[in-house]
Amino acid sequence: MTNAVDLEQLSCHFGNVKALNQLDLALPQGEILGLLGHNGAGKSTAMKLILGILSPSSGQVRVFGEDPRGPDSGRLRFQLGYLPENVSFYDNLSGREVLAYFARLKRVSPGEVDRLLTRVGLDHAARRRVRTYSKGMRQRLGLAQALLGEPRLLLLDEPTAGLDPMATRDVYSTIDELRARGTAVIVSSHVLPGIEKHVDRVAILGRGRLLAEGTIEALRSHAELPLTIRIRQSDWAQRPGADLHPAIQDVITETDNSLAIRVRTEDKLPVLNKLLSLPGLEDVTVEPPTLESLYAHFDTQLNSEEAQHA
Ligand SMILES: Nc1ncnc2c1ncn2[C@@H]1O[C@H](COP(=O)(O)OP(=O)(O)OP(=O)(O)O)[C@@H](O)[C@H]1O
Repeated sequence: MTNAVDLEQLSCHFGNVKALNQLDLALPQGEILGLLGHNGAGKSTAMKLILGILSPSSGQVRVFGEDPRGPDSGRLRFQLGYLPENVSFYDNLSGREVLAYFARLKRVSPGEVDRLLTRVGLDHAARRRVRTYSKGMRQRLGLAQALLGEPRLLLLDEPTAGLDPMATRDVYSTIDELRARGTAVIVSSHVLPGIEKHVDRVAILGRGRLLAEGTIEALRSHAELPLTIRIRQSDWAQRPGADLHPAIQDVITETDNSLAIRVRTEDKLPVLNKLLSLPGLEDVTVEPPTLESLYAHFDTQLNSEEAQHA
């Protein structure tokens, strides 16, 4: 089956700024990809190249096997949905009017407008002017606009930026529904927590370059980052130190009665066994390396590679 997206050696430069630098990336149909990276890493530029809004400086973009700026791009465009980073609408129109307007542009049946407003939880405010909408309501309207016409590929640029936890959860549950329907999705974020359960793979960008790509599990094991065991103990008569077990890499005091201990994943069980015998133990939690620590790891790796080549 043709991939939803194929990027080959894709570069996009704005004057001296290399917004994207020789990016290779493939997205099979029906897969959810998290596009992660710091501000200015090149996430929005990659999306605009996929949409055909920008033209590459070099390299190739294929969307369902076609050039998004080629002669058939008009037809291709109807299969794509896009939620831009800073969504803005005609403030004097109601949410329903805005969506009906986009439905006409996308040649989507007007019947879909009300269905989508309900789906994103905006039916109660459908007749209110967009000017009165909160940030979360605007984002929901943006999502409804992106979902018009049941796109085969959806590009969501920072869809949870500025949203409260409930609204964020709703965005991710929409992504879960899309996955169940076989829609390919690229969702960008620089806010890493929360995204991991909802994506099949992540691609980490840094200064326009692909730092790492794969399942979060694969990236974790490649980076060989330690996991953190947190313990709370009422009785510090035997306060554990690094000498408790040879596999302990680090012990950090967090509060008067809690410690964070770092160990390699494969040393987890022997260290846990040792910890469980401590007197006064009240609680133990085990936390795998976070996406933030992965990001920092691959970014540092790129920095040191660049320093070597400088
Ligand atoms: N039209 C443009 N003209 C000049 N420079 C641009 C343009 N668009 C993007 N850039 C630059 O390209 C780089 C990548 O920007 P891009 O918006 O793709 O990053 P991003 O990862 O989406 O960042 P953010 O998380 O802040 O949205 C940045 O240095 C940005 O300033």
